[in-house]
Amino acid sequence: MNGVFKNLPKLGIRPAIDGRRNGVRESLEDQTMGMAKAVAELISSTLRHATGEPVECVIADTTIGGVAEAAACAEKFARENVGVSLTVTPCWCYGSETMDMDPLMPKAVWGFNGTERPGAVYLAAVLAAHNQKGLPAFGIYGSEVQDGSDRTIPDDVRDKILRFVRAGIAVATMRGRSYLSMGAVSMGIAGSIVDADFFQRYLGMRTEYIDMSEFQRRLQLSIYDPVEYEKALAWTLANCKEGFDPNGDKSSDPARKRWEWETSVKMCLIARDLMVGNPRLAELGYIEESCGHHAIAAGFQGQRQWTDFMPNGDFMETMLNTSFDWNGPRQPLILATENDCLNGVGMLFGNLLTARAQIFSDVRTYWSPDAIKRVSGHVVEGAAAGGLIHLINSGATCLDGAGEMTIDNKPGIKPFWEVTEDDQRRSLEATRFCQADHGYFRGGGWSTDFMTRGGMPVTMTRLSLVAGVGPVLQIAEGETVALPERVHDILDQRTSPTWPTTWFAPRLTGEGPFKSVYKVMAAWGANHGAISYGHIGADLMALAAMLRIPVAMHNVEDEAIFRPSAWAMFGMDPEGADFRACQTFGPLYG
Ligand SMILES: C[C@H](O)[C@@H](O)[C@@H](O)C(=O)CO
Ligand SMILES: [Mn+2]
Repeated sequence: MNGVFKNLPKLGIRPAIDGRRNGVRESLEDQTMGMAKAVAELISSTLRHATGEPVECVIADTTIGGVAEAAACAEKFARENVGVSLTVTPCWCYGSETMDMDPLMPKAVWGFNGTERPGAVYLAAVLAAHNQKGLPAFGIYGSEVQDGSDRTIPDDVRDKILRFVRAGIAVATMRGRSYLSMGAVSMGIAGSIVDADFFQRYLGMRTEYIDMSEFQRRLQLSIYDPVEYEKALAWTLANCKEGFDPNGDKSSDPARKRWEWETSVKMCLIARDLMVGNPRLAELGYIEESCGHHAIAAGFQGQRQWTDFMPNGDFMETMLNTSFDWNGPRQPLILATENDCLNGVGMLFGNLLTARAQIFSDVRTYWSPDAIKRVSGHVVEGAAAGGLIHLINSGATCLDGAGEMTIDNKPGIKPFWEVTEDDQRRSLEATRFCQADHGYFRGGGWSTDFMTRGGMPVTMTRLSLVAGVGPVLQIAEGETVALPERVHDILDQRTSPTWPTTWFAPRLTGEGPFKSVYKVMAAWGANHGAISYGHIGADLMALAAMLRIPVAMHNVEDEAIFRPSAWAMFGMDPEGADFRACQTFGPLYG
């Protein structure tokens, strides 16, 4: 695998048991350990980290019947880098004596729904103990009674386990890594005010800051791998086709454009090396630079100081966010344009939950059906019947966002290890690299231009910081829409036609901001959104609850929502209860 971060967290499985020897405990050992093994098999065969490695499981050495065995299990988990804990049991056990007490570990308990032994009674008792002690845990309990001899994991239990583990692994993967701020605040965009306190207390992450002059230093002193640079440049010139130049008679001459390509490619190598290091730099005598900043996400300010005289960051941002490059398929890195770290966090959540490349966009225009008809004569229908949101941005959208990869005969974005040569070729062919608009970017550069294929299920998310509340998350599931080329061109020409477009139709529910597409756009918390392949709203909500980030707006169906049991104790209006629970428990890392 070409994953870029190591020392990945594991799932720890805790088989809890009734501690009474001389009959009861012995009769339950096999069934209890069997549940743990079944979960381990499910996870390792189903879930992968964003790096592509399967999620590994660690099972306690013995079943846990009391506090000594709980402590032995905790020691084993610490040794084995367990970051998420799942307790399983078919029977009654002693709640506060067997429970996992680690406050940082996302937790769940699966109580077997059989009636020979009271697994569900333990589940209720131990969840009560978690709630009483302020250690939120997710409760998992199948809806149908299983026979005591049944060793299968029912579908509803399976879905909950997978949702919990995906979100828990995302929490544990972020912890201890960093966000690298390359530059400072871009054009007064609040999301690019990189707030160390938020990253530290809510995500357990460090924030690293460098000046954009570090790019200049590395460019001027050639601090990058010259061999890879030649390979990357040749690949780029052969595969990245130039598109429309919006600068008319003010367009740059071919020599300048060639220099902008060269600089853009060098910037890709430099940004990647800054984020995750590169052993080749040590061989070249740059040992400090070879280490990188341990960054799981980063942002590039770009506008204005840099872009007022240098090529913009668009090509760099696009390529790092894409799941392939001149070296073939590889783990996408998360790089936010305009250093909008809050949108970067949305992308990071999406990437960790799906192991897929992410789309970064400006949330630019709401086009009502009437407005589309007025300017183009076209009548929208189907998913677009309520109108569309034009997602478009100069940088940071992955090439995967063209939707040229196919999943189940529909446009999709694949995990990088499934990306084929044909997928790469199609994505590149659907994309044109347009000379930057010099009105915005005096230093030029190369923007990515495509229109996302229609019918792709996507989820748009946004994290916002709100004074007096803290971070809140917004989630809108929906799908992409392909407008006829003529209609797209008419609408696109009014904006920045050299940038990539995703036409987004959020799924309307008739409730609150999801009464209309206009309301979704009007309620959006900032100028940007992070767009992930698939309908991942419920996973995002589970993740947000683990981090104690309330969800201010979503269109996820009730049945899919899965939060720690304590959330039910904060009242019957789910949104209000979420805010109260998050406030009461406070950020995961204090
Ligand atoms: C070129 C412009 O400055 C754009 O980059 C700007 O409208 C934004 O993207 C704001 O998010
Ligand atoms: Mn923007």
